[in-house]
Amino acid sequence: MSSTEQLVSYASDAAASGPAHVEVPVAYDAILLAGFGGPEGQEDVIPFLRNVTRGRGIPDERLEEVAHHYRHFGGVSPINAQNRALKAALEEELARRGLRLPVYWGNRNWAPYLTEAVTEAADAGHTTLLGLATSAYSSFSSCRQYREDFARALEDSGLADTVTIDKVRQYFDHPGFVQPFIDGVRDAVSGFLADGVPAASVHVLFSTHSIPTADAQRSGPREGDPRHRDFGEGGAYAAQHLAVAEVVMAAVAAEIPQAADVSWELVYQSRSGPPTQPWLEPDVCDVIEELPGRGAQAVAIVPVGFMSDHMEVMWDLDTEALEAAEAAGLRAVRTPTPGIDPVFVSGLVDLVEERLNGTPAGDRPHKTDLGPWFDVCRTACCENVRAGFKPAASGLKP
Ligand SMILES: CC1=C(CCC(=O)O)c2cc3nc(cc4[nH]c(cc5[nH]c(cc1n2)c(C)c5CCC(=O)O)c(CCC(=O)O)c4C)C(CCC(=O)O)=C3C
Ligand SMILES: [Fe+2]
Repeated sequence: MSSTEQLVSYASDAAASGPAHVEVPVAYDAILLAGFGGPEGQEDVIPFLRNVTRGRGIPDERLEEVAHHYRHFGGVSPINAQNRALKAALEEELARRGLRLPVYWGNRNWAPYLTEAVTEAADAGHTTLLGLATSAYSSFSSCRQYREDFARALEDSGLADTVTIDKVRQYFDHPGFVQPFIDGVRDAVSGFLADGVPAASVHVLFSTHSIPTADAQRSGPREGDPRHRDFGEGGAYAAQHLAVAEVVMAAVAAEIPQAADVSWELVYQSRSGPPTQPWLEPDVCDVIEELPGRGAQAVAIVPVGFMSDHMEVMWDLDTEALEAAEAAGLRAVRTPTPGIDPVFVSGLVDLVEERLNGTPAGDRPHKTDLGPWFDVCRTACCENVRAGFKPAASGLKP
């Protein structure tokens, strides 16, 4: 099939069905930990940014601005070190459970690349890989782009006919992912209350990466797919974040009764793209500026869209948002990301085990009624509105 034909059939086969959850055991022989990647020195910064934005129409001004964030920290993003630590923690937890699956780590945008990781796995004799992306929600950038890069890595390494890559379900509402956020919000709120701030003057901002509004509306199963739902204006992407935030706030109120009076909202950060293109709003810093006028004295900033304290957290939240809070005269705390919290690591290994065992969907842990999300992405799931469909692994084939 030519690639044009393939694209046409990806795009047109909207109503395809097939199992959403794989409820039979599969003998995966290795795990593919898929990261975003980040620069590890000043000379890496520009080539890394070119990789990330390849063909995405990000203005040069924005690239220079983002380069400055990296330059400020010596050109080093902490993200690779964090993924090395996550790999080690996963290996330890797998060994503890007696699961003999090696973990190969590769990135989408910087070395070690996914192509190297799949080549290494194949050279060691592994052919049935289970992907674990460091990204919990549904959208082109947070799901499908990883799957397209899996397909590209197999193609580029000449392994497309011998190696398969499946991917664990999006785990935004898995208890192992949600619990570290509950712990962080509980600690922040109880700290503010202990300092004498009234609960009604505490505000919680759940922050995630902004994406183009058009991509958000196409996140999750596309319209026409039997599993599509009306997810609201921000699509499945925003709906998943809102549902997680509700779970977090309810869990905190169950532990600290006054927390029922704490207000909260979902905000966005790290917008790029031309100003003419609509992206999800409001921006975290714009909301922080408004908070004193709404009677807030303290703000907890929760990086609910992220896995670890990488640049989007270190710069956009710990630098810019905390400065905005200080300028607004607010007490402010940025709560932790899951990182290598043992509860999170254990949850990731639970996600691996449910695929090894073929656990029935009804027995899979999920904290929101959107889940448990699909193992097998639907045809044309998480469309990239600008660039259309490229072949992607871990989904329904046309
Ligand atoms: C949804 C989402 C996540 C969360 C899911 C996930 O984690 O995957 C995420 C994570 C990250 N984004 C990161 C870095 C960047 N993202 C960029 C650009 C973009 N991100 C987007 C979305 C997301 N991004 C989008 C729609 C763009 C526009 C261009 C495009 O569509 O590709 C750019 C280009 C410059 C700029 O415009 O900012 C950079 C440098 C880093 C690494 C940080 C480090 O190095 O420590 C991480 C973890
Ligand atoms: Fe990004």
